[in-house]
Amino acid sequence: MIYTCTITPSIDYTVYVPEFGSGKLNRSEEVYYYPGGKGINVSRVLKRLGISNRALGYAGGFTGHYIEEFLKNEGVDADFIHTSEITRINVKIKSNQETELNGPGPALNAGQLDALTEKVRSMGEGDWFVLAGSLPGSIAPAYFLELAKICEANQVHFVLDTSGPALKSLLVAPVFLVKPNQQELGELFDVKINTVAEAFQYARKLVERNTEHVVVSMGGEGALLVTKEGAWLAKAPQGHVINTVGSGDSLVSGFIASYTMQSDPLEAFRYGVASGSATAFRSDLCRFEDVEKLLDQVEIYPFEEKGVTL
Ligand SMILES: Nc1ncnc2c1ncn2[C@@H]1O[C@H](COP(=O)(O)OP(=O)(O)O)[C@@H](O)[C@H]1O
Ligand SMILES: O=P(O)(O)OC[C@H]1O[C@](O)(COP(=O)(O)O)[C@@H](O)[C@@H]1O
Repeated sequence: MIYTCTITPSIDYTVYVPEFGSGKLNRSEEVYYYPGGKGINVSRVLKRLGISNRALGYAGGFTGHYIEEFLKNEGVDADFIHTSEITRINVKIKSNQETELNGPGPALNAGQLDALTEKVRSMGEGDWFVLAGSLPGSIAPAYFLELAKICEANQVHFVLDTSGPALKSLLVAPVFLVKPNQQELGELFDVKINTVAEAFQYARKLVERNTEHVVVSMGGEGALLVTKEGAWLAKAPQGHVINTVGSGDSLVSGFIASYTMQSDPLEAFRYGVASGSATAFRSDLCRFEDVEKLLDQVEIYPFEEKGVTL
């Protein structure tokens, strides 16, 4: 079973405005209320790709209730631990540029954290635990490291798509897949990454530590896969970009979906990039047909260190 875990879910209040002006009254004729948070997006896309999975995490208040109902209606299996705090609403403004405003995650007590630990303990060999989204600073990184160790002991594939100090401290554990974007990879090493060659150098450091597959996503430029066996670049398909929120999460879903079927990292990479782009070309997340249509357009070639500018 694949378990996703979103410590900090959200409703993504997505607003389309032809010309957004900051410091002004902007009126929108087109708004959406999508359930969000990285693990939830991974679960929704996996479901669309025909892969059964369960969404774990925390949800509370009327927003938490909305997310649970939405997932139920989509047939996504969810098993959230309830909080008294209201789950955040993240604002996504779609205009000539994309502007995002993400709220903080919940403050969790020891009982709520223990409840998640128990769920992770119940996972067994061959299961997947996808820890995705921001991890609140109020929770000690040691807590997440303990979850990673439980996964290691029980031979559960551990997938990480998070950022900040917790990501830094978690990358000492064995990780099956990590998917930083270019900026998140730079933050891990306190540097700014400007070239694919630099992305490759830092991704390789993660592989040397203990990560099997590092995928550095680079928006419309595509992505870089680095493993012990080598490095590959994927060019993203071209298309009309509507909403890139959830593209990174879709890349993770596509990678996992394909890997569970074929155990082939390059095919998983191709499927992941197609899924990421398919989401960028939609208002909501990608669908199976969208991904299949784009697959042939994902060009993959071995990466050679030539200092290509991003
Ligand atoms: N403008 C775009 N055009 C085509 N594909 C895109 C675009 N933006 C994102 N993608 C696809 O989605 C993937 C993840 O996007 P990215 O923005 O890097 O992730 P994140 O959302 O985590 O920052 C990319 O590797 C690419 O395949
Ligand atoms: O937990 P964070 O880092 O605040 O991110 C949450 C946001 O990320 C998303 O999951 C989208 O992530 P990506 O664009 O990286 O795929 C949104 O649904 C959500 O609002």
